Amino acid sequence: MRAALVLAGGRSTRFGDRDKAVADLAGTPMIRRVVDRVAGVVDEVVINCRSDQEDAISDAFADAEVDPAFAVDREPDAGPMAGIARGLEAVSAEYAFVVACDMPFVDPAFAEHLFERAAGHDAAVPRLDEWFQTTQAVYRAAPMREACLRALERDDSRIVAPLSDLEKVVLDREEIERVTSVETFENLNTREEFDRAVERLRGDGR
Ligand SMILES: Nc1nc2c(ncn2[C@@H]2O[C@H](COP(=O)(O)OP(=O)(O)OP(=O)(O)O)[C@@H](O)[C@H]2O)c(=O)[nH]1
Ligand SMILES: [Mg+2]
Repeated sequence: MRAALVLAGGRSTRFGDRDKAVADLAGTPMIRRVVDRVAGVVDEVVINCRSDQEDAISDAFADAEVDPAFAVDREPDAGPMAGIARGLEAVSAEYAFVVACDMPFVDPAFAEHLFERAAGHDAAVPRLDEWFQTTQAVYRAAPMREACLRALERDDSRIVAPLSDLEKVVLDREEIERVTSVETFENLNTREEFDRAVERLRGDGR
């Protein structure tokens, strides 16, 4: 069993006054595009967000084949790592592919590869250069959740904090580029980045 956990509990402050999760990306709410891309490689989909986002995000899936479960933050604004911990509570699969709602070019073949690489380990985490791509990685749900809770307990909310507790596989740039292109990690933070992505998607008829 495999899950996708989509992180959407952020405030989109660089984006502007709207929630980027449900912003219209070339005809599809961005989070719906992310879920549609990965749905084929997972058995369940969980979305982590704040309670005030749930209605609008649900609406984005009104006519969808997948019916995502919601894991709503008990305490908002505690950071993406706290969001992962919350989301993993609602995951029943052994492994979860964590992905941010603002990565609309996420490659399902790469998610599949991460699941394969994580098998028998606590995590498979890509690292292009010095930074771990923690918000597009596969984690074994139970140890990752426990590692997140331990980090939060010691007031360390950094997204990399749980990684040191995990027996993980790290994918380097060479391996990543064998399987996919770095476009999979592209995340849309500003309105300008978003508008450029819309043009690209329209240009390719995607
Ligand atoms: N649950 C939860 N998720 C968060 C939080 N902050 C960010 N996220 C999520 O983590 C992912 C990466 O965060 P960012 O790219 O910084 O998104 P953001 O925080 O909404 O945007 P900015 O306000 O511009 O930083 C996104 O999918 C966010 O939805 C938070 O405080 N709580
Ligand atoms: Mg942020």
